Amino acid sequence: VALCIRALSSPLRPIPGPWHTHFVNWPLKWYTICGKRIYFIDALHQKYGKIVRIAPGEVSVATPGAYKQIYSVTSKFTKHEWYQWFSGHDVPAMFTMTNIKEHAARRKVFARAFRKSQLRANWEPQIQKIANLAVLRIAEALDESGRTDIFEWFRFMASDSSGMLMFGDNFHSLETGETHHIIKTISVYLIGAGVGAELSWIPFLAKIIPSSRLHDLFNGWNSVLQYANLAVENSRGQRYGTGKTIFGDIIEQAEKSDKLSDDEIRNEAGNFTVAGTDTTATTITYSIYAALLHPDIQKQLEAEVDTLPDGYNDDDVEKLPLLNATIKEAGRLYGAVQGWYPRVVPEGGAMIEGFLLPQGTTVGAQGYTLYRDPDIFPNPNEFVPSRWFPESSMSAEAKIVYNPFGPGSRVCLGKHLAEMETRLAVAAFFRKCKGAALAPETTPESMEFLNFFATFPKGDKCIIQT
Ligand code: HEM
Repeated sequence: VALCIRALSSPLRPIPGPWHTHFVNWPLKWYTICGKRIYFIDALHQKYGKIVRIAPGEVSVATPGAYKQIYSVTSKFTKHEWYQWFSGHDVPAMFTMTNIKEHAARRKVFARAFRKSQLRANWEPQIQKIANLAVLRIAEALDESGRTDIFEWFRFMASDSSGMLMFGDNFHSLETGETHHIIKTISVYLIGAGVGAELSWIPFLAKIIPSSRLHDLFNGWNSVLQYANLAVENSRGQRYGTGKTIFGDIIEQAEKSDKLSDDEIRNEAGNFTVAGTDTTATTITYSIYAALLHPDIQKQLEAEVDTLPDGYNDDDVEKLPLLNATIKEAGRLYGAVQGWYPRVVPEGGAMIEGFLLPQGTTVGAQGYTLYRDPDIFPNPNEFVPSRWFPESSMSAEAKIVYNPFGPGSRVCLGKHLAEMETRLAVAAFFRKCKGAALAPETTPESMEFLNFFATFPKGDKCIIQT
């Protein structure tokens, strides 16, 4: 009875959606836990239109106008508490902060070190070395056995570079061919965090049931923090002779404004590793996968990267039109984060697409649906890098919604880092692995997405062959 009264009196009742969304959020949670959330929400949009109720208090929108309203730099819509449930710990971090002022202050401390110019000045040679090593290992594996899994190599690459930047300790996975234990811990922990964010009683149960597996799933963050002591030591210069970290640059900035505690450095180092490792590997992998699906584009890319001068750098690569357009187009069709970024309607409510959403409603727009809207991207299911050439005028709507690194004031802090890694890795690949092809088992089905906030290939690999 209570459910019916709540359903009938809800101000969200007029919003189109399936009957169950008036009553329960289980279907949404089920698809979320199964890694199919983007598909579930997309199917609802195809059936019910551009604004759809996906659960009793949650609404998804799919128009550029609504997108702008929710996510613009000046928007008052705040990040949803989900980010804190997901992180599962109390130390505030930039990714999880919901308070606009608190976030702006933290962002200011970090912004400088992650600018493109700073990254180029301080880190470019090391990053390029790691990218080249990844491609060398791929080429060696192709020579030796005629086939290899590029997703695994690019995971090693992205984790080696996270290790170097965040902890001052290159994980050397590209050399050993082994996943570093902290990356393994993070992978397990992320599964638990995703489940825990949806079903908060499961981590609670895990606390009272003695099982080391459950412990790793739901308390793995403590091991990450322990390891992250290294980030603090290296950043504060206590281990001379070992690595500098990106936090060294940041602390200098922080001393002038809002000081960073050791806890905060530990936490951010862990968070940046979570945010930047698999996402970067996925982005590089799909960029190459998409090109290999189109041998004509592959050939043109191979010719284009041959025009790079000896000893080329990131700036040279950034000037290659097709390579950069290919990465952008792969970001549209296969981006590493295609789900929505949940936000909360601010005080006073908001009128969205003709419906009044009361304050506190959870709302968002997902890239997966917007990027496949033929009114925004003509022939949306076709892989057409040339749509990104400067001369082909992209519509204003497309410019609003295309944000593979997130929107507005919450745009990815690591965007320039990830872009640099992607450019350098993709360029090196097409220079060194000419004529590579997808292996027969690498199919559109095996490369379908599993979506747990970030997206990954369902088959967890991308095998290529000579
Ligand atoms: C290709 C790789 C990457 C992709 C696709 C990606 C994507 C995103 C997206 C979509 C968001 C916005 C999430 C939201 O608003 O809910 C975000 C935020 C963030 N990302 Fe990334 N990211 C990548 C790499 C990295 C790297 C390498 C780092 C390392 C520092 C990083 C750190 C962060 C942080 C700290 C935030 C939160 C920013 C804030 O709230 O101010 N990301 N990322």
